[in-house]
This record gives sequence, C-alpha cells and structure tokens, in this order.
Amino acid sequence: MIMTALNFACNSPLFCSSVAGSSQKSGVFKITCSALVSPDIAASARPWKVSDARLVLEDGSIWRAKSFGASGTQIGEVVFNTSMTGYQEILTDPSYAGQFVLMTNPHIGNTGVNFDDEESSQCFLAGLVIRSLSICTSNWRCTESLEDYLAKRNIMGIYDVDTRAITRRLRQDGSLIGVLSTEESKTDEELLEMSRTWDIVGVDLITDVSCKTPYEWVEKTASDWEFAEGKKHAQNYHVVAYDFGIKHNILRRLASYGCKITVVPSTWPAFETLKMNPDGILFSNGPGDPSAVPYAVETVKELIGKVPVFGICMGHQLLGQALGGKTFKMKFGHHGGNHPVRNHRNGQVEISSQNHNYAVDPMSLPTGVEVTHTNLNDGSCAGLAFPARNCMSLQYHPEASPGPHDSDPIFSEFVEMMKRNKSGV
Ligand SMILES: NC(=O)CC[C@H](N)C(=O)O
Repeated sequence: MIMTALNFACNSPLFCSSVAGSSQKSGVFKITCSALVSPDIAASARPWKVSDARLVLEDGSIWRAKSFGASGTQIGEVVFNTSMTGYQEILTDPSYAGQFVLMTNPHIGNTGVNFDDEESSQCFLAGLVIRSLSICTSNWRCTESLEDYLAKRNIMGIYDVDTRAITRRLRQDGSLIGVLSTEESKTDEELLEMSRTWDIVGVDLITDVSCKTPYEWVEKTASDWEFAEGKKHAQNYHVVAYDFGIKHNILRRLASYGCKITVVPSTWPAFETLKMNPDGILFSNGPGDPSAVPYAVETVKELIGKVPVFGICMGHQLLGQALGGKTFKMKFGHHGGNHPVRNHRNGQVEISSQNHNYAVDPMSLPTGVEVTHTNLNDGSCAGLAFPARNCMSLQYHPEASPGPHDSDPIFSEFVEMMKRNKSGV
C-alpha cells in the first residue's frame, strides 16, 4: 500500500544501516528503539554466519553467499530491481514466477513484512538475492521478519552478495539463468550444467499462478489509503478481470474507481465472459513469455470490439498480439519504481513502476493502433490504444504499490470508456 512518513523513514538505507551499525557496536539501539524491534530479532548470530550458498550463473560465474529463508536448490532467471522500497510487494507479485529478483537497494528486510502489503497470497518467485539483510526489523506495521516469512513460504534468499557486480553483468550481457544452491553435495559443474539446460522463453507460466475458479473481489481500499478523491465505492461498473497473475492493488484501484469486479481464470472462455454482461474487461499482469500463451491471445481477440478493454503489462502484451503486433524479449527488461514514461496524449512525463522482460514491437502494430506512451529510458513502447475498438493498455503498473502514483488517472480513463460505451456515445 501507500508509504507513510514513518514507513519511508524506516525504509531509508541510510537511516537503517546506521541503526543496524549502532546495535552491533553498542547498546544505543536497544535503548532508543526497543519498542520497535520485533521479538524475533532473528539471527543475532547472523553477522558472523559463514557462506553456505552458491549462485551459479549460466555465464560460468559463481557467487558465494549466505542463505536465509529456505534451503535446497532452485533454478530461475536473474533480474535486477531498482526499487528503493516495496520488497514485500515484489515477493508476492506473481509476475516474478520463475525469476530470482536481485534488489539493487543494498539494505533489505528492515521493515519486516505485514500481511496487508501482499500483492497475492503466495510468493511465486524463484528466490531473492540481496546485498545486506537487515539485522533487525523496525516498523510499526511489521508482523514478521523477512527471514521467517521466506522460510515459511519455502523461498530461498541469499545475502552478502556483490549485487552491484551482478547487476553490471546483467546490464552488459542481458538476463541470465542462475542456479541457487545450499547443497554442498552438488558440484559447481552440475549447477552450471543445470543453468545451461533450462530456459524460461516459450514457457506458459500463467497457468500455475492464475485462480482456478471465478470469484468476486470484495476488499475495499481502507479510507486511510484512499487517494482517488471523492470516490464512494458506488460499484457502477461491472468489470471481468482475467487473472494471469493479478496483483491485488489492481483490483483495489478498480474498486476505488467504482467497479464491481469478477476475477476469472486465464483459460475462462470469452463466451462465458460475455454471458456475464460486463461493462469492461481487464487483462492483468502475469509472468513469462507472452508469445507462449496463444490461447490467451485468442481470448483477447474474441473480446475486443465487444466490450471496452484495459490491459496491464502481460495484458498489454496480449492485447498487442491480438491487434496483430509482435512481442520480443528485451535485453534485461525493466524492473523498478522510477521509470520515466511520456504520455503522448497530454505531453506529461509520468514516473512509473515497471516489471517486464518482454515488450510490444511498435513497428509491428497495424494502422489505427496508437502508441500512447513511451519509456524515456530506452524508447520502448509503454502504452497502446485502439480507440475504434475501445481498447487501451499500459506496459507498466498504474496501480503501483508502493507508488509512484502518477499513472493512477488511467483507471478513471477506463471508467470513462465504459461510461461512454454504456451510454452509447
Ligand atoms: N508484470 C508483468 O505482467 C510481466 C509481463 C511479462 N511476463 C514480462 O516479463 O514482460
């Protein structure tokens, strides 16, 4: 959810590394902050833990590390995320299925975790790679340490890794497959072989993260967190949301703008959706290669032109394909909370939250389809619209939680599109 001043203060690496430092050297921290420290100051022995894990990348590099959370051996694609805050939302974003997320912010774990900030009820990512694991948690909303949270969800984490060096390598060579292991019995060569025989391209990852049966979204945004002024949760519009790995905050933002939402599985037939008589359809974010899920593209094709459509991230990529365009894999993708995007409709630059490895090739789009947004870091396509058929989509996350919230008004544009369509204008 939205950051508070205290949350922000505690998420500041400067603030917390000095706090952690003083706790090690003297009793100062205990005296000033004892009320904020969770009882499970997890591993007080942690600073002296010896390396017990290896991350072996497909380029042959081996990174010695210290483990936390689950142990074992796990394979995935390594991506780096430049967000300063929001590690818990990242951990529970289903779009990270099959990936190790490496946080470039060096100090992680300081605010612990709480159940309100989850973007889904599970962690689907392959594992977490960080530089420094906070020695303690200090946030009023914290209910559990990051370490215990990951252990309970059977997710591997490693720390004391040179995350800056790995990030530079990923930027130079592109995303790499990696194998993370705490098992000493496995040789470096075996782990390297595993990394070189596994691939994430062409794999359908949405089936495993999607819901299995339709359900109504009932959670409202608590007034403390609401920032869509004057919205009364009137439920004026019925939206069917395709769950390709949907993040809860997309549903919360839609609800804030007056939508009643029915969430349906990724394989839900288009004719069943039309029987529900929706005012609009949302195609959600989701993990993996958008060209590996042709059945979902077919569903989008069958629905566009019949009901107003809004796509987010994977939903945008599926819409791009359904309109006749092509998607491609980017070198290392976009993962972070500070991507500048130009909104060509109003000329404004929005700071946005992004998480994707694939993109729509704008040159492949047919006449009539507009590129409405462009990522200013690399010029890639960040948004589409096909006004003649009431479709629009964004490659990034207008629901960003934690912020930025510059792109939130797109939800009201979707509502306006449904309103116009309903009144036959
Ligand atoms: N967040 C998302 O929906 C990710 C989209 C897609 N899986 C990609 O990596 O490009």
